Amino acid sequence: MSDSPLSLPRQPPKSKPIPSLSSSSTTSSPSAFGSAKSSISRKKPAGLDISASIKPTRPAPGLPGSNPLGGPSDPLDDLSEAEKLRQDIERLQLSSASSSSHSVMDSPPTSPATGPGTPVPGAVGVEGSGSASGSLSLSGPSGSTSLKKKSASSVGGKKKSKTDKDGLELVKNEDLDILEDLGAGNGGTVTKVWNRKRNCVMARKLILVDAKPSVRKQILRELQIMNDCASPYIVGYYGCFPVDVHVGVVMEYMDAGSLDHIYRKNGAVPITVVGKVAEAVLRGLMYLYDVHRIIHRGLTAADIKPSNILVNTAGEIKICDFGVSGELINSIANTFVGTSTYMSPERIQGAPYTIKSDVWSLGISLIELATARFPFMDPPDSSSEADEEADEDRTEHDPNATLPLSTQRPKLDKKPSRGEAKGERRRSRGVSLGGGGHTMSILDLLQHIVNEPAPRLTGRRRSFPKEAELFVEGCLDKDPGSRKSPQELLASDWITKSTVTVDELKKWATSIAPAKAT
Ligand SMILES: Nc1ncnc2c1ncn2[C@@H]1O[C@H](COP(=O)(O)OP(=O)(O)OP(=O)(O)O)[C@@H](O)[C@H]1O
Repeated sequence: MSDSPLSLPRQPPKSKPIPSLSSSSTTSSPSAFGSAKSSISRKKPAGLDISASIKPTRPAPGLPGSNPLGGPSDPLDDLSEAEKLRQDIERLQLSSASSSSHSVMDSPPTSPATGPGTPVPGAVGVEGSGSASGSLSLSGPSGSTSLKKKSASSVGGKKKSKTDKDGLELVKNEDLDILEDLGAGNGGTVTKVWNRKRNCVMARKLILVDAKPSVRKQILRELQIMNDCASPYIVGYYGCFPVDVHVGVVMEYMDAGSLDHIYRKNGAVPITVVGKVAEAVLRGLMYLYDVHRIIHRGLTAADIKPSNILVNTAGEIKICDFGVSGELINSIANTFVGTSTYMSPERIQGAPYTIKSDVWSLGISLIELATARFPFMDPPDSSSEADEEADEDRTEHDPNATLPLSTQRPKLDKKPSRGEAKGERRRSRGVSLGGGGHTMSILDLLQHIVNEPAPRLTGRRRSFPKEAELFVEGCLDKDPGSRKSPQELLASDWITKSTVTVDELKKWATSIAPAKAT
């Protein structure tokens, strides 16, 4: 989300100050920003200049020793703690490998999207990065019987430690060949990798971890949750391994990418597809809350935003980065950054996290997808209005059109790569991220969210089905008490009357998926 087309008023909106929000709170208030991500990033949060108010404590992921914002820069400071984490992870491996089953609500489908040999997510143990002590098994639900089991213990009756509980050889970092960069977030980089042992594509996220004792336990708990998750609406996790001061998280590769990349490259997402996104996210949220009771474990819950909603050409829509990544990234520095632009008004004011907070974030995300722009916009007299129209022009297809859309794929003058799309976006918005012209204050945006009316699903040059508008309105009630619950939203007409089929979703996803590099 960090690259969301955030476009803020050039002048701070005239609004009442937020009582609980002060400059100092942006650096340390866990109540308001407990789930916020690190300020340390390879990329700047969109539209925000927080460099003046954030005091980072760790270097940028992937850039050891560099710290453009100042502050301590040695990532090896906590190496002994990282070693403890490694040992804890090893213990987790042993306990995971010895247990025979997990609580599973849904068996994950075998995804044809990632090519032949693709294992079912969540069924793979993972080993450390070459270190004898660095082995970790986060083997997933035992429902993944489609894979041929090959247990080391059954091969010659020798070692057991190289297989997970399903008898599958543990994934090791050295088995992974780097194929291509998929993107970089606030706390990590994601890479498409080829697993030589399993002959399949995976996605590997490397997250720099400041493994302080206070967060070590939390990290382990989260790894366990990742291990236990199995839902068609949650990106499958194959496991983790420690890599020096990083944690490598191996997950299911979603070949059509994240929805932020999709709309930036292709224009607004058809409203019919947006409806299916809403449904998938709500079902994923309910799974996380009902089955894993994330909230009761005191974890950061889901972090709903377009960059955390992934699509594959099997027509599946899944959420990722719930809890785990948020906490792992928080462990880099307990500071605040752009993810909070999707934050609900009550959370900004310090109220505790509830599933209704995620419903708000979903509403903001749906508007962004349906209109190809982040809903907090520049004032009408700003030059970015032209940019906005240009953005809308990128969508040549009718957003209300019925699927399939393959014949309506928008033509772009230039097809940017995933990374370029982000850069282009920033430039086209005319928003300085602290470098060129004006800078935006995060406080201005937060005040806007708290004090101004909630955005609505409207397009300057398009209309949306009434049911879709009502649905989004139900998500964006500023009062969490009257904001709709996931159950209510799932029962709404927009969801129940959707006629979009999986085949149609497949066709759409195939039409917008990046060309296969391999
Ligand atoms: N499993 C995956 N399959 C395919 N692409 C992925 C996968 N996971 C992540 N990506 C891509 O990598 C990008 C970076 O992901 P990452 O989670 O590091 O950051 P982000 O979600 O973009 O930002 P933030 O750190 O603010 O959450 C995503 O935007 C997405 O496009």
